[in-house]
Amino acid sequence: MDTQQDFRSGFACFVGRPNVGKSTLMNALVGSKVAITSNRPQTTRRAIRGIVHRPGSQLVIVDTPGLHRPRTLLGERLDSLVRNTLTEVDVIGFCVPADEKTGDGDRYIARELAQVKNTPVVAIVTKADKVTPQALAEQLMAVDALGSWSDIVPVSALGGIGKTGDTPYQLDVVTDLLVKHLPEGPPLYPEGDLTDEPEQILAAEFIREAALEGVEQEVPHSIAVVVDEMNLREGREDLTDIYAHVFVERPSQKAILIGRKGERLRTVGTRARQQIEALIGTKVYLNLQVSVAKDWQRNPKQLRRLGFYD
Ligand SMILES: Nc1nc2c(ncn2[C@@H]2O[C@H](COP(=O)(O)OP(=O)(O)OP(=O)(O)O)[C@@H](O)[C@H]2O)c(=O)[nH]1
Repeated sequence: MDTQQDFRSGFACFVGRPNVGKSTLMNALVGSKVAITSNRPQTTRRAIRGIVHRPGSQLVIVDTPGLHRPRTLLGERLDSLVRNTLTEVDVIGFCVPADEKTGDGDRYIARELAQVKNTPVVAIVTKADKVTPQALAEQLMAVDALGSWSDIVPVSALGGIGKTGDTPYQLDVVTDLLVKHLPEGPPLYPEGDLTDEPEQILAAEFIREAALEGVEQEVPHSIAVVVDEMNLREGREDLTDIYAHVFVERPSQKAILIGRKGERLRTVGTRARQQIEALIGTKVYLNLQVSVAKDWQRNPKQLRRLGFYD
């Protein structure tokens, strides 16, 4: 058994282009759904922590949005969030997918990481299930050439090398390589905690994820969700009332979200409600309002209202 003395604890974050599998990997490492995954880029907007409990260590993972070049005010704020995170953690996981050639986006991030002097970086080649062993070996070399990493490791949240399935590949190895860089110290959170993200924020993320399902390219960046109220109904232990606003930027987007006779919004509500029920363990009554907040991405006041602070 490990004694308290050689217990390690600390923080890690994952960076990488949008859609490379950061959230999926974090969920797999933590073993429970705490971050949002989607096949659309840039769904993760907040730093969500997952906590990996091991006999001799505790790894707190801060999930960061995809690092990308700023375009709007929102983009700039995301990027400063990412940069602050990078200097505050004990180790960074740089994710590059096995099934896409390394390119400008990866090189841009590698250059950014080279400037973060005091934080070690483990390069993680994700989605190993999607390629052959030969292609994986080539990708490992390409990633090696991108910068100087303390380790390079292939992983898959969804299968073995070249084989998509249920059994993840090398999750423990990734945890070990990250834990190695944590300082010695007692656990930071009680055992059993998976995330310290308030349920209200997770509920908003679930609603946003459901609203994104099947919408056109331009809409994703224009959707924001705020949960106004989330309380157990009076006199009930088994029912939570949730009132939430979905903000879009244009009336046309509002129409798409609501759908014919409100059909689409009902589907969104049902899907989100099921996810939230699974998270909090009570039945949920979900009231969703769709509102237009014009150009909220470029408006500092709106951004603050939606939870994006300087
Ligand atoms: N086959 C396979 N697909 C994966 C794996 N990991 C993630 N994916 C898929 O890749 C897509 C993107 O995954 P996410 O985890 O949302 O990616 P992300 O990097 O967090 O994306 P952003 O939040 O946009 O930054 C989803 O459709 C996942 O199902 C993997 O190990 N194998």
